[in-house]
Amino acid sequence: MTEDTDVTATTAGTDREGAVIDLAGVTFGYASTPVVEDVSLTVDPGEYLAIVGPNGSGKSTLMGLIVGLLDPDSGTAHLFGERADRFDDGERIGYVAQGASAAKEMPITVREVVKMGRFPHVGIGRLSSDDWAIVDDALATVGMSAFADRRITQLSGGQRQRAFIARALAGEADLLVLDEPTVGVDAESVDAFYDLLAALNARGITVLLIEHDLGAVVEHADRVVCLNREVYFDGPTDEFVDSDALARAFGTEARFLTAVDG
Ligand SMILES: Nc1ncnc2c1ncn2[C@@H]1O[C@H](COP(=O)(O)OP(=O)(O)OP(=O)(O)O)[C@@H](O)[C@H]1O
Repeated sequence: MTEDTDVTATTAGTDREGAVIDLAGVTFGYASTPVVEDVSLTVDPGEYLAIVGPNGSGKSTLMGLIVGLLDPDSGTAHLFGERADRFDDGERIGYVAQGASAAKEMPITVREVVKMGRFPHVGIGRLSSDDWAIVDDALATVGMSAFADRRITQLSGGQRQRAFIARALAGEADLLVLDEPTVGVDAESVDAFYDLLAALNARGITVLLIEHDLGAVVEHADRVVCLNREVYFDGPTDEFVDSDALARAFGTEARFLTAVDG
């Protein structure tokens, strides 16, 4: 293998046992046709990685494979060194689904949602004062203390995302997995949201993001995986901007609007 030309060069030579995520040759299809094909991906602790690709390119499916909600047809998926589908250390992962829409049905307060983050540690209903301190600290970290007693159904999209991130923080997650977290969130809140993710990443939390806004990816993520069924690019964000992967994966009309040199 020639490391200079290998698109996975950023991950080559890593100790897979220490990896947060390790996919090797993963292929998956809902019917006979694969929607994710031969994807290999290793993510190390503390990385800030974005997965980009056109609509229907398999991004959410790949997330499902990463967090063990889906099983590969072939290849292997590991989380923190364990098979993803058998992974039972759920509190290590904070998964924020697209639009966090599940929250819309929940008639409970923000603090109660965040409290759930402690359940894997302490069991239902048995929070100590130390656990409550962790809950309140998580709320403060995401700037949601003032909304603690508000019903989750009465929040804006951006506030709801913050509440779900606070739940992951209360669970002391090592990995945050976010599927298009800023869909339906206003521009100002989007900036604040990315500031929050950067602060959490600076604390050592691994961030894995599916993001349709390529400008946001270029500005915030350190590493990009460009997917269209297969991996078209995997490497540092600045190399992605200079590569032709975007055009190849999205079609020739695709280009960066926010990263064009003036
Ligand atoms: N549950 C399902 N059953 C059958 N086909 C599915 C299912 N979920 C997704 N697909 C198909 O798999 C392909 C990949 O879908 P996926 O949602 O992973 O793409 P995506 O890149 O996340 O798309 P988007 O950017 O539009 O959210 C699409 O062709 C989609 O129609």
